[in-house]
Amino acid sequence: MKKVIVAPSVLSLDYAKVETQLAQVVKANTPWLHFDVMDGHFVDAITFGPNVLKGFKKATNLFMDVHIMVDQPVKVAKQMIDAGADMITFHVESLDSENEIHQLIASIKRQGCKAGITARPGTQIANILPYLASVDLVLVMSVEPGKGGQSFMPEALDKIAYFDTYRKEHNLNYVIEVDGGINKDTGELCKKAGVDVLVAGSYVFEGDIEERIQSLV
Ligand SMILES: O=C(CO)[C@H](O)[C@H](O)COP(=O)(O)O
Repeated sequence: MKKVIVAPSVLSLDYAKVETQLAQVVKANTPWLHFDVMDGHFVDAITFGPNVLKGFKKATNLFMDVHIMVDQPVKVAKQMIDAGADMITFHVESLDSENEIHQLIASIKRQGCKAGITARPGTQIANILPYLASVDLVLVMSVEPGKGGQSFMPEALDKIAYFDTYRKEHNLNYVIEVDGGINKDTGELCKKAGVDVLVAGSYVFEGDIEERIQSLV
């Protein structure tokens, strides 16, 4: 079976044990860490902002994979890049026009960061296609964005397979990431469908962190 990158989502980390839990993530040798930035508008929940990312950046040299679920992606992307983000993934629904989306992708890259695009599960794939030639990553949401611990939506598998076929047919090299309800079983299904990066929150942090990460690779 194909090897994938596991990006543990710090949304599910126990902040009373942040040092020990982060040490276990590092020990598992996973190269990425995933941040879900929620603003209380685009989604109901409010999570964290640049200062928290800065703290993690000081503590580890993992690749900081930042998914922004916010109404003001241009402003927040800059704040998170200044704080050390290596990848910013934003929602097609968070801007009004194709032109604005293209501009934000270009601006993220100009700031020395990689750019990813995503959409809510109910948004048509057609709305993402115009950006696939410009982005470094496409994120398939396998739950409704906004909180951890939800069940995997199986329709995400067809989307992963679609983006995998599309990149081969168009000679593109974006990475395919999936986020939401990932555990050993759903992770295997996503690998078979062609995914490259598995984001996992509750599965990783509600067990033996090192073992759980290893079980997904
Ligand atoms: O983006 C998210 C929610 O918007 C989370 O990263 C995602 O849900 C991961 O959590 P879990 O693995 O517990 O489903």
